Amino acid sequence: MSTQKITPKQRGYLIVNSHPTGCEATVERLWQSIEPVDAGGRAPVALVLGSSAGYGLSILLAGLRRHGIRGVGVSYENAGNERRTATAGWYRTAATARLAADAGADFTFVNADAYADTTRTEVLELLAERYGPVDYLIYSLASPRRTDPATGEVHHSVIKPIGEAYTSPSLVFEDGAATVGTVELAPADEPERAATVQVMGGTDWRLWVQALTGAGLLGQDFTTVALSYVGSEITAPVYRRGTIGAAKEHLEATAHGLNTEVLAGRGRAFTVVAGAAVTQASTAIPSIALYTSLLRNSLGAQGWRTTGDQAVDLWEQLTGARPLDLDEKGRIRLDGWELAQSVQDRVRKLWEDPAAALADAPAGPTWFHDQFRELYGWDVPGVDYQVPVETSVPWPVAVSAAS
Ligand SMILES: NC(=O)c1ccc[n+]([C@@H]2O[C@H](COP(=O)([O-])OP(=O)(O)OC[C@H]3O[C@@H](n4cnc5c(N)ncnc54)[C@H](O)[C@@H]3O)[C@@H](O)[C@H]2O)c1
Repeated sequence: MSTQKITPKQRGYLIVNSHPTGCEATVERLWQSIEPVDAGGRAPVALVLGSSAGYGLSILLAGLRRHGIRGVGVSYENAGNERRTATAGWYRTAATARLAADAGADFTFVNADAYADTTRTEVLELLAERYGPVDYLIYSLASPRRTDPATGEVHHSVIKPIGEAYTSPSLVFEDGAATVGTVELAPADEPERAATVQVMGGTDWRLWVQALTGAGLLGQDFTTVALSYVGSEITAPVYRRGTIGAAKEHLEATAHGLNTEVLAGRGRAFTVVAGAAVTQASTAIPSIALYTSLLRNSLGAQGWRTTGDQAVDLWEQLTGARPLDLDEKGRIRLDGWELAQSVQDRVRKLWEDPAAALADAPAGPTWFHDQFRELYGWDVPGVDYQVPVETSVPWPVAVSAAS
């Protein structure tokens, strides 16, 4: 146990420590931003993979607040020790569990490697014993590596272009000030492309759906979604036409395979194309920070759709409250606000001279930097960082009427 005053330890796009109260405050704010509705009726069972951050966390919170879901959230976080704080996702999960319990929801949080067969077994047993068949499986994992459960091989994803090298302006922060630098990426070789598909493609999603099917744990109207991204032509060389894009193609093809081969009429599988968001996963992608800052400048706070807004939108579509917004490839689209022609035209204009764009309007990069720091619980409005804080926080145990 250690109660202490802590200060951020940041190196570029990496912050190695997290603030428990700050992380809690970000979850609380996200929760408050989601307008509650009285769901009524039976509480659907949801399994959320990647529940401690980004889209997975937002979808979980929106499901709790608006649709009375119960079920299981899985993430892979670190408790910390005498010298290190826990990871931000650990603290966010503790905060999420409190909100779920206060809302009367029976939710269990599992901290384990979602790619491991042992985790699948543990989660399936938990579902069978406590919750029953799953109505919604949300697949929102983002990881730099995956251990193949069949072979034990560790695959490492890379963020690289395919075919030719890519040089792009990028956003550099030095002592909090934003400048424009350059990022040069050599093209991926075939093993790197294949490894990225192994990590971020649909192989593991399929294993989860097969496991639920095999265990007889598909709800009557079973629906599964996996998060995808298309993004702008501006970032396409490093994203959609790069290694990560190859993985997303695989994920999208997996949806088709799940529908035709695994579910075969016993449920629905979709990929969901969400818009740009500042998350731990996205800040690792070169040039995305600059693009997102300019996108923010183009849209302003009013036009920006948060992960919470999009999560609400997704649930409306999944529950049939409004029709599915499917594209020609059968993907659910939540990213119309980002890819609207007028928005992209404005970003492209700014991208022609990004240094001038930042000088003219520093609000975008400042916003990006704040969002980035908040991912780790830093600089969150209303949090007093002078107050010593307990950094050792227990992982939540399920507390509900069912326990
Ligand atoms: N961030 C964006 O701009 C954006 C846009 C559209 C789509 N997406 C997609 O959304 C999905 C989620 O991305 P994000 O940006 O929300 O990521 P994130 O980094 O915010 O969250 C990733 C989550 O995965 C969990 N996780 C990672 N490895 C794990 C493992 N081995 N076992 C269990 N849990 C593990 C983490 O604990 C965390 O909960 C990805 O498919 C991503 O491509 C992201």
